[in-house]
Amino acid sequence: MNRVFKAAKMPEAAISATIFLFQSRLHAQCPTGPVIEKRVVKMSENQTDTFQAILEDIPAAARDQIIPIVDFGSQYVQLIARRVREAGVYSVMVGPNITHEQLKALRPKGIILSGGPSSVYEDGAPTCDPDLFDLGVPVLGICYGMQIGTTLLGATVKNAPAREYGRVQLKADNKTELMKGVPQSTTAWMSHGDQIAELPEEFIPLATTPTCPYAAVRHADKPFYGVQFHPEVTHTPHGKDILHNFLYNICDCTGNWRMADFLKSETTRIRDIVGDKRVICGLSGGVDSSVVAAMLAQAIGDQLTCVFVDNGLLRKGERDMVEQMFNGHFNIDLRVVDASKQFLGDLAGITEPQEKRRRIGHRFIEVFKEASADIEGVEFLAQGTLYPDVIESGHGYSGEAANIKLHHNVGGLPAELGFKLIEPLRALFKDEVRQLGQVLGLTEEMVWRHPFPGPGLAVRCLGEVTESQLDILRDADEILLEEIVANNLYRKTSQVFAVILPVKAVGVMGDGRTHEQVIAIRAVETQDFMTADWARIPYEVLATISNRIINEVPGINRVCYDISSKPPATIEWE
Ligand SMILES: Nc1ncnc2c1ncn2[C@@H]1O[C@H](COP(=O)(O)OP(=O)(O)OP(=O)(O)O)[C@@H](O)[C@H]1O
Ligand SMILES: O=c1[nH]c(=O)c2[nH+]cn([C@@H]3O[C@H](COP(=O)(O)O)[C@@H](O)[C@H]3O)c2[nH]1
Ligand SMILES: NC(=O)CC[C@H](N)C(=O)O
Ligand SMILES: [Mg+2]
Repeated sequence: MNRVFKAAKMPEAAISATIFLFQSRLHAQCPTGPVIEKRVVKMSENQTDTFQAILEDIPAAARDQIIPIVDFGSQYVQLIARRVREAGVYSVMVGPNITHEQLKALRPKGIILSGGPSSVYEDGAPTCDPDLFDLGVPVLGICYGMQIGTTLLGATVKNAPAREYGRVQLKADNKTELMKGVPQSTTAWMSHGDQIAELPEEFIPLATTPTCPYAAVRHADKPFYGVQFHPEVTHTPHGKDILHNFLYNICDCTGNWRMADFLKSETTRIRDIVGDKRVICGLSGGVDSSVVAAMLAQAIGDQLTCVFVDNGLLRKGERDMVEQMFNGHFNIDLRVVDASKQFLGDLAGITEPQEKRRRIGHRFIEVFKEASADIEGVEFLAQGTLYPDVIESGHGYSGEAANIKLHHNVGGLPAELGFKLIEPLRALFKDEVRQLGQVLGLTEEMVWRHPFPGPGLAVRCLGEVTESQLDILRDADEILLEEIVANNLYRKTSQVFAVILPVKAVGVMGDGRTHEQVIAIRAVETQDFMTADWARIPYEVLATISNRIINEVPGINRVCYDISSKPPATIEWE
C-alpha cells in the first residue's frame, strides 16, 4: 500500500460520539434541476434567484452575524472573506449590483466593499447601490471599495501623481476606533494608481502615506470607513487588527462563527429535511467527503449509504486503502462500485479538458443512480462540495466569477440529477473543513490528507486518457509521494502530484537514444487552494525523485518541476 495513504485509524468514539449534534446544509426544498440552473444565473441576469441561493446557503449558526463582501473584481476578495471568518465572523461574497433591500434582508452586521481593477471615473466602472450607506450598518471600503464609497458620498477620485504598489510607510491616527492598537508609524501594502483628490469636509482623514494624504478615512455622520491599503494581506502587519476593530468595535460582532456551533446548529435542519428518506454519499476517502460522511452518520445513522466509485482514475492502491479505512473504522454502509470501464469508455478520444470534466461529472451521477437503484427511498445525494469548487466553476454568488474549470461535482453535473443535493460544506473553505474534521475527531492523517480531485488522474494525463498512460502516471506518482513522505515534506506541502505530458523528448540511456515522455512534478503550498505558490522542495529531494522516476518508470526519460504559482496557473494542469 502506498505509504502516504496508510489507513488512518478512525476512533469509534469520533463516529459514535453524541457530544456534537451534527447537521448538514441542504438545498432540499428545491428540486435539483432548478437549483443547478439557478446557480449559473448571473446576478445581473436574475438577481433575485442568485440572491435566494445566497440566503439558502447561509449556515443557520451564522444567520444573525453576517458580513457581506461586495466583490468589485478584487484579486483579494477570497482573502478578505477568509480573514473575516478567521476572526470568527461569517462572511459571504456578493455581486456589486445587489440592492440595499437585499443587503438588508441578509441582516448584516457590517458590509465590506472590496478592491477591484477599475477606476471609478471610467465609463462602465462597477458601482453599488448608494442607499447601502443609509442602512445604519457600518461599511468598510478597501481600495476600489473606498474609492467608490467616497465618490458616492461626494469625494473626487483621480489618477494619482504617484502610484503605490507594494509596501508603504503609513502614519495612522490610532486614537480612532478603526486604527486602535495600530502603531502611529507602521507599514501597509498598497496596490493603486488612483486616489482621493478632493475630500468633502464631512470626512475625517485617519491615515496618510508620503504620497497619499487620504490613506484611511471615515465619514463624520454615516458609518462609512475606507482604507486605500489592503488590511487583508499579511504584508500589512496590523491589517488583522484593523479588520478586528471594524468587526468587533465598529460592527459589534461577537464572533459566533465557530465550527462546533456550525455542526450543532445544522443538525436539526438535516434531520428535518431528510425525514425518513435515505441519503447516498459520494465518498472518495478525501477529507471533504470523509467529513460529510461523519456528519451524516451522526445526523441520520443507518439512513446513510456511502458509495465509493472506482472510476479507473485513482492512484495506485487507493481503492484498497479507502475500503480498508472505512470498513475498518467507520460504522457505515459502504458500497464500492467499479465503474472504471464506463469512465474510461467515456474518455476515449477526448482531449479537451472541460469536456473530460463534463463527461466525468455526468458519469458519476449515472453511477450514483445505479448504485442507489436497489436502495429503498433514496432521495438525496451528499457530496463534499466546497466554496472554492462553487466559485471556480463560475457559480459564485457574486455573479462575477469566471468559469476557470468545471469541477466535476458542480459545473460538471448534468441538469437532471434525479437527486436533491446535500452539500454541508458548500459555504466553507478547505481550512474550515479541516477544522471541522478536527472537531469531529477525525485523525490527523485524514484531516491533513492532500486533496485528490474527483476527476482524478484524468486531469493529470494531458491529452487522451488511456490505460497505458494512466499506468505510467500511477508509477511516477507513487514514487513522488514516497519520496515526499520519506523526506518529511508531506505536511509541509499542501498538494503534490505528477502529471504526464503528451509530448516526447529525446534522451540518452545506456548509450542509446530514447524518445520518451515527460513527467511534470507539481508541488504547492496553500491554505485554501484558491491561491498557491510552488513549494520550494530541496534540490536533493528533486534529484532523487527525478532519478527514481526516470530509472524506474519505463516510457519516461525526462522530469520537469512546475514553478508556476496560482494565479496565473491553476494547481491541476487541466
Ligand atoms: N471516487 C469517488 N467516489 C465517490 N465520490 C467521489 C469520488 N471522488 C469524488 N467524489 C465526490 O465528489 C466530491 C468532491 O471531490 P473532492 O475531491 O473535491 O473532495 P474529497 O475527495 O472529498 O476531498 P479532497 O478535496 O480532500 O480530495 C467528494 O466530496 C465526493 O462527494
Ligand atoms: O473534486 C474535485 N473536482 C474537480 O473537478 C476538481 N478540479 C480541481 N480540483 C481540486 O481543487 C483544487 C484547486 O484546483 P485548481 O487550482 O486546479 O482549480 C485542487 O486541490 C484540485 O486538485 C478538483 N476537485
Ligand atoms: N486594488 C484596487 O482596488 C485598485 C483600484 C484602482 N483601480 C486603482 O488603481 O487605484
Ligand atoms: Mg478528492
